[in-house]
Amino acid sequence: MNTTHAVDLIGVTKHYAHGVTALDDVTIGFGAGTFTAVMGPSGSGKSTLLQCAAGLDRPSAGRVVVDGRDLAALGDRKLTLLRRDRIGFVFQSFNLLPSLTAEQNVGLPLRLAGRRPDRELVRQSLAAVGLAERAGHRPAEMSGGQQQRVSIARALVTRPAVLFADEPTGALDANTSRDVLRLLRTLVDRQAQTIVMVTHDAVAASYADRVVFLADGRVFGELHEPTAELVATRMLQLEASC
Ligand SMILES: Nc1ncnc2c1ncn2[C@@H]1O[C@H](COP(=O)(O)OP(=O)(O)OP(=O)(O)O)[C@@H](O)[C@H]1O
Repeated sequence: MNTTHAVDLIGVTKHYAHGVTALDDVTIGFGAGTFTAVMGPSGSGKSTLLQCAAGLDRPSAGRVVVDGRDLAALGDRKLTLLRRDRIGFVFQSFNLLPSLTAEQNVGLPLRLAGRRPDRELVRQSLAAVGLAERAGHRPAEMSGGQQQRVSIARALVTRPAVLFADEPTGALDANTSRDVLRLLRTLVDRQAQTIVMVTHDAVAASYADRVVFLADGRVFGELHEPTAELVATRMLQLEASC
């Protein structure tokens, strides 16, 4: 475990029913203030890694440490609180509540925590994703990219130690994806946000500082300062060897 890591997985194994081993003794750390992409063939364990790292699923063996806290040592209630306050998650689907405005959607995690949403904090979160002018708009009045940016603002409103993103650009066209990826990059560069993103897209991965490759539930190397070409080549090699 490294104290400059926002997240550490130590010997994490995850078995599912019917003899499936989704993660097989994975040890990996995610440095604070860095942007990591996780790639690998379909079924290699990427989403499982994210779910275990975010405390949404418990590993069968091994340890997960987030923001200095060992998740295994936390009971369900404390784990829920840690997830709510220190961990952000965005998915391919934006999961916004259609009847609420952008501002109300972003304030939701604070409301769920029993706090009155601090308007200034909510506005800062919307401004950080470039949507200060859209605070009063409902999801149906926004593009897919804007909706994803609202969901990122919502994930960041509690100032989490780490933002996990599972295919955040999977439902977006190439131009809109680029805007969202640039936003993620900016959050790392300007606010030292830690981001861990699962993606199938070599271009998306090239926005990260580092790409970690998974195959059959194991780590199969990594790339630093990746280019889309290098990532695509490594993925082809990985798929050919599987
Ligand atoms: N809830 C579950 N129950 C049983 N098996 C599961 C469950 N979730 C995932 N698996 C299996 O675990 C393995 C890893 O799945 P996971 O979704 O983590 O892979 P992935 O790399 O994210 O795949 P994809 O790129 O297709 O989304 C797969 O064999 C999958 O079928």
